[in-house]
Amino acid sequence: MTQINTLEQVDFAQNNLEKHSVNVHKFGGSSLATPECIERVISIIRQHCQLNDIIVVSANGKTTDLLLSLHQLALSGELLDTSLALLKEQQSALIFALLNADNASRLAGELEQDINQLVAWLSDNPLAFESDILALGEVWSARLLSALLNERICRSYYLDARDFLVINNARECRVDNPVSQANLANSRQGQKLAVITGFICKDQAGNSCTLGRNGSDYSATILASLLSAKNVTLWTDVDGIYSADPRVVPAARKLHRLPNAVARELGRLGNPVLHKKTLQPLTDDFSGTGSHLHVASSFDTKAAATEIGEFGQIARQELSVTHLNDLLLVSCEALKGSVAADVIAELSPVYSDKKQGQLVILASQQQALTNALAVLGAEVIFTPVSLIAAVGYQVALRLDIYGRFKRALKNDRVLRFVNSKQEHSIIALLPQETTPELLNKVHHEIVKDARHLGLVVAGLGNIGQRFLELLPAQLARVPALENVHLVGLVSSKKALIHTDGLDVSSALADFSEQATDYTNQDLVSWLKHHPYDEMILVDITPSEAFSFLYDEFFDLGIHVIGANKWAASASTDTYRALKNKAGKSGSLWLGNTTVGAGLPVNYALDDLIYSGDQITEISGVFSGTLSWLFEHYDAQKPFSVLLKEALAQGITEPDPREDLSGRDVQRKLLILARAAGFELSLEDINCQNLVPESLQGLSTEAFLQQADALDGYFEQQYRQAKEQQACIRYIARFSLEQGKVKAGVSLEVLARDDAFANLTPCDNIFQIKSHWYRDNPLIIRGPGAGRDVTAGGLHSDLVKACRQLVNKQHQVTLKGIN
Ligand SMILES: NC(=O)C1=CN([C@@H]2O[C@H](COP(=O)(O)OP(=O)(O)OC[C@H]3O[C@@H](n4cnc5c(N)ncnc54)[C@H](OP(=O)(O)O)[C@@H]3O)[C@@H](O)[C@H]2O)C=CC1
Ligand SMILES: N[C@@H](CC=O)C(=O)O
Repeated sequence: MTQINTLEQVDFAQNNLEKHSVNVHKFGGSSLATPECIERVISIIRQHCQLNDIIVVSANGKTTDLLLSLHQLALSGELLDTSLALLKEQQSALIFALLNADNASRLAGELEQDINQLVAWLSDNPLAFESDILALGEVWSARLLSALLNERICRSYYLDARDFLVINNARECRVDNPVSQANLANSRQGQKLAVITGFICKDQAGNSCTLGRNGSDYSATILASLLSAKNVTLWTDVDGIYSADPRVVPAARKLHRLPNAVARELGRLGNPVLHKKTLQPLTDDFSGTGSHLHVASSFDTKAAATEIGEFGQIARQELSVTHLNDLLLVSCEALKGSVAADVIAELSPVYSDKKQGQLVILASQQQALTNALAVLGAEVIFTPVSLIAAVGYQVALRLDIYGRFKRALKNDRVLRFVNSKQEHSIIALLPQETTPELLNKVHHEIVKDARHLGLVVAGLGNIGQRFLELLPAQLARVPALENVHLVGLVSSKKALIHTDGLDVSSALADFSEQATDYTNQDLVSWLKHHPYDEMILVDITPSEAFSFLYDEFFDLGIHVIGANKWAASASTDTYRALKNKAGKSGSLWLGNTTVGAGLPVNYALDDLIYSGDQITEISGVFSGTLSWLFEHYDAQKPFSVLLKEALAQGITEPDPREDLSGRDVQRKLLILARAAGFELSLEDINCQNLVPESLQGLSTEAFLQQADALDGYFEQQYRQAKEQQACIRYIARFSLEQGKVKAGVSLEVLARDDAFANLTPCDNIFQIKSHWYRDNPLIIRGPGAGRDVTAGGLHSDLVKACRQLVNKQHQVTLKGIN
């Protein structure tokens, strides 16, 4: 592993990005605006960077705006003193707030010299030195951050991009890749972290140039392309790309992964975070870097970022809506000819139609176009227009989306509908401004049901396999599961996880061929960065160890559907802590199948409690296995033979002693008592263990081999009961009497006509008494174990969860969009 040469220990345990490859991190102006912001940046670098990474910075806060206004003042011959003083004061404040005394005084000296130089440029020839003047902001920002890294984290140097980055001219900003790459290789210093100025570069004659609006993002992707970086992260003040501008559309949802082509289209059509040029270096046909771009928040590093790159089918389903006002529809006969090609190359219009001699351009490009067409003496008509667009992978080929887009606009005046050449957008040109109301309406129509839910299934045994066998048909027929994607399968030692989704029809076969060894930490760390709106984990393991992971799952906001009874019957403290954590992080925790398999007993109790009823008694037969055994047992066939038949039918626990010991029933009674609002633990429930001591410490295999040791005891119990015209059943009883809880599970002798004695083998019966069901109890009865009913019950929980999650709205927190 690459060793980072640290002055202070970097905490790699928290380091999220892939090691061994270069990563580029770009911090925008608002992320570097104040000492507190810069401290945050330092901690991001500590967690996410390695020595060979590249850090690209914008100017601190609004420094570039201030430099620009100084330049304007100088051009118009106005007084500069106040603005100069403010500029110096802001920079000095950052230097003295962050650096130690020696470094602060060194940087303050350098700042003084720069200000003197700035004054000279402003008074001599501000027009000629515009780019040099604007470049100062990035130089100061890089110099300060590098000095701070030297003090706090590791050896670092700052690099002025004008020392290596060469473009053809300031208008086109096309990078001279071979020259820039060679220059960069010469400028880099080994074993130090580089902080590089964004936004600036030089032309072939060596003059300073700037890369235009949001040029630092472009600098970052240029560097990624020059260095074939694995990832570029734009650390900014928003936590990703949304399906519409969330300041205007509150229902906008974060897009977790975006194909390059779609992201480029978004940048072209007005997305406030992605800019037209940003993706160009990574997506040009010849670039071949395969770098992925991440848009992450420097204010909330825990929020999942948006990742842009090449992905499979699921990411291609993302849809968004974007708009641009202040456009002009240009009509000119001259644009029908070869002139159009030149103009298109120069202005990259939003839309062009050579046949009709029409273009759509930004209003700010009007002068440039007028100049270009003036030489031809042709008449030009400019009509103000706006556009609204649905953007998504090959969306123009999707007739359903086209229909919805048109429907949303049916009451608005539309000049025409057009597709982008690559078919990744459908654009409506409007003769009026796009209003927030319209944007919300179109967004609702296009994006309303597009939340993507990931599904991981842990436990692929008896019940897990049946759950998966039912899954394809469920996904096909249940509307609430429309956007559910199976992304992971996990057994005790192996896992198969595909972020782009597994084929549900061959998932089990694929698992046996492709699954690889994993650790719980691998699973948690994948879940930490999953790209779905919501992630649901279905726990169909019998494992206590696996249930210990719930704590981390809930920390991550993962939803859990459990057939596994361990967590729900854990100690009172653990159970309460898990419930609290799930509640705080908004994680759903459903476990209807932990008691009565698919029978709706947990739901019924929940409903009574939420409706204000009070439960006083719960009793019945809670074990499918014990029900099946005692309903069948007539002392003809040995008890141990019947037990093995129950095991083969998939109704027992993986180790049938869980059933025979009464522990499984004890857990179920505890789960129901908790659902009924009582706080108790397993120790509060008396439990009669039916497994003789001699069989208790054995392995499951050894137990099954020696199971005939059970036979004598059960034959005796059966015959004694029969002599009294009675029968034996394993019964759970919970009651609240004068404020005192009584709870126990044991073998009871029941009259033959007792309600608990006449069940279909394997049936459970739950008798619930409450204030509302006092004299005539509520009875729930039916199969309480088995593959189909348990897998069915898990599917019912899944649908319930999805119905809640599909409409869940995330609170969008934005610091503002720069
Ligand atoms: N049978 C029934 O009618 C009902 C069962 N349940 C519950 O369903 C659960 C599953 O039962 P069943 O299918 O019979 O059990 P099985 O023993 O048939 O299958 C268990 C599965 O869980 C996996 N597993 C075990 N430990 C771990 C672990 N630590 N991490 C990840 N995976 C693990 C196993 O992997 P590997 O193959 O590698 O060992 C196996 O795939 C149990 O909790 C049970 O109580 C609930 C209601 C009814
Ligand atoms: N082994 C259990 C299965 C369901 O929880 C039972 O028999 O009830």
